[in-house]
Amino acid sequence: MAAAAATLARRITRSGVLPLCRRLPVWGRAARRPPGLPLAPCRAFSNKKIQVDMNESSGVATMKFKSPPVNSLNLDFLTEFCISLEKLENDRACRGIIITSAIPKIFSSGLDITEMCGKSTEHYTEFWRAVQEMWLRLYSSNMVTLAVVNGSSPAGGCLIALSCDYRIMADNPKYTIGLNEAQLGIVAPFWFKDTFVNVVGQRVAERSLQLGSLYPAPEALKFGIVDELVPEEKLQEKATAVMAQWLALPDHARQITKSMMRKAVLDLLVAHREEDIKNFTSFVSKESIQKSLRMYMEMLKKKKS
Ligand SMILES: CCCC/C=C/CC(=O)SCCNC(=O)CCNC(=O)[C@H](O)C(C)(C)COP(=O)(O)OP(=O)(O)OC[C@H]1O[C@@H](n2cnc3c(N)ncnc32)[C@H](O)[C@@H]1OP(=O)(O)O
Repeated sequence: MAAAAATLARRITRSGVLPLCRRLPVWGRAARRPPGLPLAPCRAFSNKKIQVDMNESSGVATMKFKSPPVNSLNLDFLTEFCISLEKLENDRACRGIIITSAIPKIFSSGLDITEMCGKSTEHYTEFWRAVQEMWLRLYSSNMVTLAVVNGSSPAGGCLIALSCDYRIMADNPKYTIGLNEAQLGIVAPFWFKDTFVNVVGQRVAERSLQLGSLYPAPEALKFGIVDELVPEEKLQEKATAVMAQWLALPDHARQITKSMMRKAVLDLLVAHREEDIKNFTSFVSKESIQKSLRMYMEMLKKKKS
């Protein structure tokens, strides 16, 4: 059974379903601790913007965004995120990741708008390739991915949550989540839209995208953007329980099912990556779009005073 699964996974990988995952799914590949031995220590690696703690006995890594003030996704953040994901993906002891924030009240403010303002075409190209790479890695991950949304999560922040297998959000109506690109005068790319549709369905996605809706946590639950609301102080406990439930299944069955569900959407971006970069750079370089983004940034600053 395990051999058949591995063969199937190899075929899937060759046909490009999981273009970025190098590991083959195998039955229960978590490091098993022989009974009687002391608990394996936690390994940790931390760069500037993301703290990663790997619990070797459970096979679960926790990734905490720690890029003040609002965890915006700039080029350095995205690069670090991709490297961390790759390290964990290649670590046979790691079966699941919990993605959360160390910044109070903010999960992530989405793409760093300053990366899309007044820069060169080369910069936009490099930035957009990093955004694509982050999504391709996360959406195609073999690991169980759990978003613990412990603060507001607009646009690119919402995309990270939507790309996970399950979303738990803090039960606080002050925290909002959604793909609000239209409010900035920009358009969510097709793969943001497809990820959203795969979570909430066509109707909710269409209305939310056109209106650029940001939903307070209770509404986000109602529309299926998140799977559960949990009091903030219970998030950790709940995340551990949800992860244990997902990890109770044989890895290969879950992984093959996941790639089957996500294949079409992933393949589309892989096939049109360069075109998508060109679309982004020409769109974002337009003076009208630059003006919208500048106005939005000014509005954010004014809101404070
Ligand atoms: C063109 C093709 C499609 C491209 C796709 C784009 C997807 C995206 O992700 S676009 C980004 C969308 N993001 C947003 O709309 C979020 C904007 N930010 C907020 O709503 C709020 O900042 C917040 C709810 C996240 C937090 O509010 P809070 O009151 O705690 O903090 P602020 O005072 O507003 O912000 C602090 C500081 O951070 C700057 N900032 C906030 N968000 C961003 C951002 N996404 N990029 C760059 N900078 C951001 C904000 O201006 C403040 O800066 P100063 O302290 O210098 O004033």
